[in-house]
Amino acid sequence: MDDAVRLESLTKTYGSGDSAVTALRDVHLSFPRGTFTAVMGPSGSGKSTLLQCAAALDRPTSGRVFIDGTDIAGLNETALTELRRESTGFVFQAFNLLPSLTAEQNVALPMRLAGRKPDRRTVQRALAQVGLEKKAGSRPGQLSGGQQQRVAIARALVTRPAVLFADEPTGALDLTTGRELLDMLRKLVDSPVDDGLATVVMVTHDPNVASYADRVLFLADGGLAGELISPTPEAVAARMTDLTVSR
Ligand SMILES: Nc1ncnc2c1ncn2[C@@H]1O[C@H](COP(=O)(O)OP(=O)(O)OP(=O)(O)O)[C@@H](O)[C@H]1O
Repeated sequence: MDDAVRLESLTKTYGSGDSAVTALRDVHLSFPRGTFTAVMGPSGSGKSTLLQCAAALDRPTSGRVFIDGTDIAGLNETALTELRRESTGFVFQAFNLLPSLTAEQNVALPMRLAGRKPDRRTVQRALAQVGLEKKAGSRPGQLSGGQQQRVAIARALVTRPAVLFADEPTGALDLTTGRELLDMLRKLVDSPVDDGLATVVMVTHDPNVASYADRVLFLADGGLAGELISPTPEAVAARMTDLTVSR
């Protein structure tokens, strides 16, 4: 199967009765391996919900989610946790590193959580993928924001996931550092290390950030509202304006 993630008729409703909110309705979507997709849309359009469901951090109300070819509906909580740990990586706007641990120890965390002894070579390789092999012994407080986010990406890559999800990964970085990080994500997709990561799904509000992707998906009111292939910042901004005005 060529899709890192596939969503079939995905619907997600929060709450019930009068207070029910349908955050996603009947979304069909796939994220092919080796692609970099940005997800955009007005506030409340369902971007975070889409990411949460696609990363198996939350279960859909109806519809199916396939991650790395596995239908998550058939998995119990233990199997789901394992799939999440082995097949997905997640990077947030706030880097979410543990301040008392070195870069190397932070990157090794997913292995420890899985009950495995961290393999030093694997950790070193993940740090090298983000250009930080020389900072293995540094704690987050000794690193710049951009370097901290790279450590977070190395941590997300260490299990060699089928897909890396990123929620506003450059939101806390200055322009230049943000661009460097996006160049790095681009490179991870374009030139994966042996059978390393090749698929990125990123939520952003910024047309410049989205233009690093191969494809931009637009959401509006919980539904798909089009896509742009090989996006330019101008084309993304124009589409976003249309979506916001037509609401
Ligand atoms: N846990 C929740 N309980 C109830 N409603 C929720 C919950 N999470 C999200 N929603 C609602 O679902 C809809 C989609 O929210 P979501 O956070 O996915 O949108 P978003 O596009 O990521 O928004 P933003 O850009 O503001 O982060 C919104 O109407 C939101 O209020």
